[in-house]
Amino acid sequence: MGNKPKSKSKSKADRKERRSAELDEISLLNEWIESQKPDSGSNPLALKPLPDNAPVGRLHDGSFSAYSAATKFSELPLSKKTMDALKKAGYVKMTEIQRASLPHALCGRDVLGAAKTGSGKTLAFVIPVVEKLHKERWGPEDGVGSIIISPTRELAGQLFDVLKTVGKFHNFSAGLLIGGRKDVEMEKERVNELNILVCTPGRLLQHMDETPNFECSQLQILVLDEADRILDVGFKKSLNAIVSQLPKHRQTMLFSATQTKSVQDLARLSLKDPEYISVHEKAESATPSRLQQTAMTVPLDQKLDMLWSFVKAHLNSKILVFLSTCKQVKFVYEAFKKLRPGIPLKCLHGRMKQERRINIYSQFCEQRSVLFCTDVAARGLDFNKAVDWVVQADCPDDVASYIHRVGRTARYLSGGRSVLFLTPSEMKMIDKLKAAKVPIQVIKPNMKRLQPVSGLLSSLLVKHSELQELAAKAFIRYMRCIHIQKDKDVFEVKELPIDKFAASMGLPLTPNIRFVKKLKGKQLSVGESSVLELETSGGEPPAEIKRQKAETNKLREENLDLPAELLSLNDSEDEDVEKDLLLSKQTENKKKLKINIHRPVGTRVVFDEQGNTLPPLARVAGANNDDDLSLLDKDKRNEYYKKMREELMKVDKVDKVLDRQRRRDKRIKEKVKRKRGLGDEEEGSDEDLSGSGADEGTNGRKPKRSKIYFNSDSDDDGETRGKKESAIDDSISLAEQEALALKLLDAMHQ
Ligand SMILES: Nc1ncnc2c1ncn2[C@@H]1O[C@H](COP(=O)(O)OP(=O)(O)OP(=O)(O)O)[C@@H](O)[C@H]1O
Repeated sequence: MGNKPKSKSKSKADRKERRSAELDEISLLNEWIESQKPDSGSNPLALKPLPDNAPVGRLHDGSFSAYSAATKFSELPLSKKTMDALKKAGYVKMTEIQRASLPHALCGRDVLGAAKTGSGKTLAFVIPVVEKLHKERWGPEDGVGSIIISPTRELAGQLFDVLKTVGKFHNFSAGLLIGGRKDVEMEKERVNELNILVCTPGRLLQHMDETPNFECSQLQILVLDEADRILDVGFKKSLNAIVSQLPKHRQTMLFSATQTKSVQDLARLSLKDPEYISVHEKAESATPSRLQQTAMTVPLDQKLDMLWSFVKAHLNSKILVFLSTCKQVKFVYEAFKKLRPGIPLKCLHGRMKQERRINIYSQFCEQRSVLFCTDVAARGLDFNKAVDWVVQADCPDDVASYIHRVGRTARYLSGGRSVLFLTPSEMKMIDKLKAAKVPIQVIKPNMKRLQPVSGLLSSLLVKHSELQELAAKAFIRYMRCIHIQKDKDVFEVKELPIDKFAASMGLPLTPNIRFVKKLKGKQLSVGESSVLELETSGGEPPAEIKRQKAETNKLREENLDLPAELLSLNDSEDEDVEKDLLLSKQTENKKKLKINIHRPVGTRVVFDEQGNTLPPLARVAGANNDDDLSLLDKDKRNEYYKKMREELMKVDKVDKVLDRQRRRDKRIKEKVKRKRGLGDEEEGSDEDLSGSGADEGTNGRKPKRSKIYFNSDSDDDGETRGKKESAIDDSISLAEQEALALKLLDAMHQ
């Protein structure tokens, strides 16, 4: 007790000493920064790097070292707290974008930074944010000093983590403000105490509109990560509303791998003589050099076969698969999960609850698995353990989108591979990519190794009625997505094999879609006039609204936090799909002979009353109900599926016996091989593949090696050849599965 006053005064003295040391440090840093400022417009990368062990900071003669030529963080005028945090996190040498932009940013200049994906842009803006507030001695009572805006919630979360790392020894308060969180009321109470906000535009605007006394008038730094995305049309209104509430006198930094140079955009942000820092502008490629990029032509109706084959061939990889809509992600994920490829599957899209999204994101960071996603995962995300493959199963909207998607692999110093599936009509994308310095190699897939999955999907859709609806919605959304794409050189609904595509998804009939019907009509009467014109003349919303709506749809797919007025534009999206589903029930009266060549091998071709060939399930539906459309009438459809399920159960019993026999034979074969000492390279039993969550290495055996069918796949080395051959067993089992599915279908037709 007696010591208490003493220790109190000691700690007070300590604090005073610390404060004075901090003030000394700040004044030294300011002096250093001011005296060695790089010239405006200069490129620090052009300077000769400081020699190793050169003195740093104040030199003997009272001058300061030239931090513009720094190559290590320790050579920069940074506070000890920041330096310690960087050291603790293992950051020593700077990347090019950090070397080029930090000297300008640290002396308070506006910066437009562009550098390839995975090149370390985050530290290039987080360090100046922390340093600026530190030098201003920002405290809780000063309110919001910095705002970092990200287009997606996941990316905002990741930026927040980097901020926590760099600010570890500082005393600022920081908050992550993103949509989808329930604790908005709690946020409202505390937001005014936060010094640094990491947020998505929608949530920030919500606080600006709804939170009493929300104040940004003292803002020192504004950062837009993925700036081109935030500045584009989808965010235009919200960003304008945000910027109008911020003080003009501030430092602004914009970063992206695909930077905007639009004067208009920059004017909106009131940038002052910004430093345009584009470290890779003269590089041979716009993408990381360690990234191997391939593309292949895949007819739309074989896309799922190809994707399935790819997944089956890379069971030991971490794969990110991009699809263009939430509905497709849901469908492909649910369907493939039921088919049990032998690797954990996950999905991520904007319609998922926030907690689930966070869980999936962190699981994918840790685990070898396949993540099916929309462009919600295209930008900025740095998945902890390297992603081996980025598969773009659907063509990206544009070159920028391509660059961001493939940028999820080959980050920092690691390598990675990507493959882009293009339908024959989308092949013009290759020229656009090449023109933008994307070194992509077009390869031919080995079609012999293609594992068809459409037959299996047909039978899945019979067994699981919810999948039928999902497939139909996915189909409709995909068509709409292509329809509203801006780039008509690449995306053209008219060029797509619509019926075959529907059949490839296992759909018994092609759902009718209003605009496709119109397009068909137009093809007959109007010729090649613009799609939007046609839509407008058909009494639909004018082109500008459609474009906005399209952009909003896209953002919703990415689950960006949109303000209410934008969301209202899009509220009808599900309704539209429902309407299209309803329309599917209406008969097309045109008596045109259409041969549906996409049918499982070995099934008879049967025509409906309009002369269309029908996939087997539709035919069964017709046979059962004397009406092709009965399949799309809800009650009749349920009744039909009930009947089919009963049929399936009967056939299943027979199949199970056959399957058990086959597995037993296989086990015996393996046992014999092992006994002969040849068993080492054998793949696991079918049980190893028995679930989408199946783990590798069970039974203490080596994990099953992937089967390679892509020419470019350098997994295909000598070492794996023996293992590849062992994977033939697997294709046999798939062929058998396919045969079983066909048998089922046949049984139903009888
Ligand atoms: N100086 C550095 N030393 C070591 N690792 C670094 C350094 N800078 C960044 N990294 C690491 O590099 C990876 C990519 O960094 P970051 O996410 O900032 O890239 P990016 O340029 O923002 O990519 P994208 O354009 O995709 O958003 C991260 O894992 C990060 O920790």
